Amino acid sequence: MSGGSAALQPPADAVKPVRHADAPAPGELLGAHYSQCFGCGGEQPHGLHLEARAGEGVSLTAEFTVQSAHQGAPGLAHGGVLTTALDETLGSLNWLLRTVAVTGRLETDFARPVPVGTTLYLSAEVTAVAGRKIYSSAVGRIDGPDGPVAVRADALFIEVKVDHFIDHGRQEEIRAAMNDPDQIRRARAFEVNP
Ligand SMILES: CCCCCCCC/C=C\CCCCCCCC(=O)SCCNC(=O)CCNC(=O)[C@H](O)C(C)(C)COP(=O)(O)OP(=O)(O)OC[C@H]1O[C@@H](n2cnc3c(N)ncnc32)[C@H](O)[C@@H]1OP(=O)(O)O
Repeated sequence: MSGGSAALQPPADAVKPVRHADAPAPGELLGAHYSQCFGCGGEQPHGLHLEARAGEGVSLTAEFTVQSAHQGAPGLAHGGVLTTALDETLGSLNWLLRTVAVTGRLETDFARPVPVGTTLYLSAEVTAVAGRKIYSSAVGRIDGPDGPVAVRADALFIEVKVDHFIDHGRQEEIRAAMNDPDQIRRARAFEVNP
């Protein structure tokens, strides 16, 4: 934990997260929740192509290699891109809860510069749940999974219904997603008792 703001401290009635019985087994790759996602989509040429793998409990690991398209300063990753990698990693935890949720708040600490070509080794866990509020933390290390911490984040995700996307997303993409059986299957994998 990085000692985030009061909004990221779980309330007194928060409970420990419960891994869903149908969550992917530890070690299993989670795959993309949407093929066009900037964070994880395989068909998104400009994206991060982040790959997350289920861990024990409600935790996971993920890897992302910084490309030249991700620069802020010459030869260094843009901070917003690193925050996106953390957001995607934290969002992937919802596969393990089988809950659909969106980021409400995300706070990032940048501890070390991350050069282009570096693989960021991320790990994340849900720390507490209070009603629709899901509290989680992540760190990103360089020079290997046990290397020094370059970035860390604390987040609050809020559970939503699939209707959140249908109501707010651009019609063109929503229609395409609803006509894609593979996308429907992936959306259901997030939901309890689909
Ligand atoms: C078949 C077709 C469809 C396909 C479906 C595909 C399924 C794919 C599956 C999964 C996709 C996941 C995608 C992951 C991508 C990576 C993660 C992202 O980047 S997500 C994008 C960025 N985030 C947003 O765009 C949220 C924008 N914000 C909102 O929509 C609303 O503000 C929302 C839903 C977050 C909350 O709105 P409210 O009206 O539902 O609920 P209220 O009452 O405001 O909040 C509930 C509780 O949360 C607290 N809360 C809300 N926001 C907070 C904040 N920023 N800080 C602190 N607390 C907050 C509130 O104080 C309240 O707490 P109290 O219950 O009263 O204790």
